[in-house]
Amino acid sequence: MTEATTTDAPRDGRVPVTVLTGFLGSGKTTLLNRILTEHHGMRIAVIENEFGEIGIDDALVLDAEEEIFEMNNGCICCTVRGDLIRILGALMRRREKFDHILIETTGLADPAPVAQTFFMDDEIAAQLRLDAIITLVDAAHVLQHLDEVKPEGVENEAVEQIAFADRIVLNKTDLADEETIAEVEARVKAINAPVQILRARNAEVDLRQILDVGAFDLDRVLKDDPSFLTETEHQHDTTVTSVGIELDGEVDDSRLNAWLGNLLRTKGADIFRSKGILAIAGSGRQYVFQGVHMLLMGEEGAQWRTDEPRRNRLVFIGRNLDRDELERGFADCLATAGAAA
Ligand SMILES: Nc1nc2c(ncn2[C@@H]2O[C@H](COP(=O)(O)OP(=O)(O)OP(=O)(O)O)[C@@H](O)[C@H]2O)c(=O)[nH]1
Repeated sequence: MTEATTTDAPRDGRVPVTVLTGFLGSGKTTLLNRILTEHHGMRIAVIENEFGEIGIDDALVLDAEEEIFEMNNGCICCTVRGDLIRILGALMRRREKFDHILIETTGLADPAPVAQTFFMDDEIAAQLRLDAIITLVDAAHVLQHLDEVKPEGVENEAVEQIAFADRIVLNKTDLADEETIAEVEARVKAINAPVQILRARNAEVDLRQILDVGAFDLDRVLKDDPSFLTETEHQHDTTVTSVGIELDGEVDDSRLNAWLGNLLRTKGADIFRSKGILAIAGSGRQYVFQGVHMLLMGEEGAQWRTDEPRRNRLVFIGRNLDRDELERGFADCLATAGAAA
């Protein structure tokens, strides 16, 4: 357990805000759960933004007493910025209930517009202080995303997220060899030379290194990017999309394993991220699966309530997603599928 103690952060009465960013599947929710469950004495309000047609993260964030706000209807860095300002405003009316705000962005967000919010809106700037942008980096997968060639004018989110980081949590070091990890570190330094890199497994970092650290430095950002406060346009890579599936019924375990295993083996280069909460036939507990490219993990989740409909929710995020094929493939995994045939 980690006790957060006094740091160098300025004590000017404003509420510190941590922005948690990092590419799809890098470990943001894992770190968020760690922050929400460790005993650090801080009361933290969380704002969560998720990319994908169907929100899954609400069920993956552990029950905690903290206030959790979700923003699922767009990307925090563009369409829902107004929502972000409104939520922050609403939070500040309950100022006495928390000591710190944490914003988890989507894996495809550019952190710059989120950071801008704390300088461009006078009311927010008077009450809130951007403490640090923490970027999670997936040691096993980040290189392929850094190397992606994007069309002219379209930003590479993985690069932007590293460029704006005040701290890097180099996560999933168990999935990469030392040579790869050293290469990732060199690439990170080439993008953001002064950044401090914290190596981690399962986002296990000393929270004193990332919370209330007073690391965001507007002068440094303006030196690297003089138009930081005035830039309003940025272009997303619109070839990355999501397919959400919501279907009632119970899933046959072995059909599911065969289908998902084959899908990620054959399409895992294009399917950056997959996750879902499923009802497995014969089990009283939810089944949570998480995929990052070809790597797939599954575990039991919460107990289904007796009155709760057995509703499966899945989301796939990536390129060239074939909605019909995904919907049909999953429907065939239902225990009742093909029974009438
Ligand atoms: N092997 C390994 N798995 C990890 C590690 N950290 C997280 N994971 C797993 O990786 C998967 C994705 O982690 P999340 O914390 O959900 O990632 P995220 O960044 O919130 O994902 P998005 O919200 O989709 O962008 C989950 O199955 C985690 O349990 C790690 O250090 N090693």
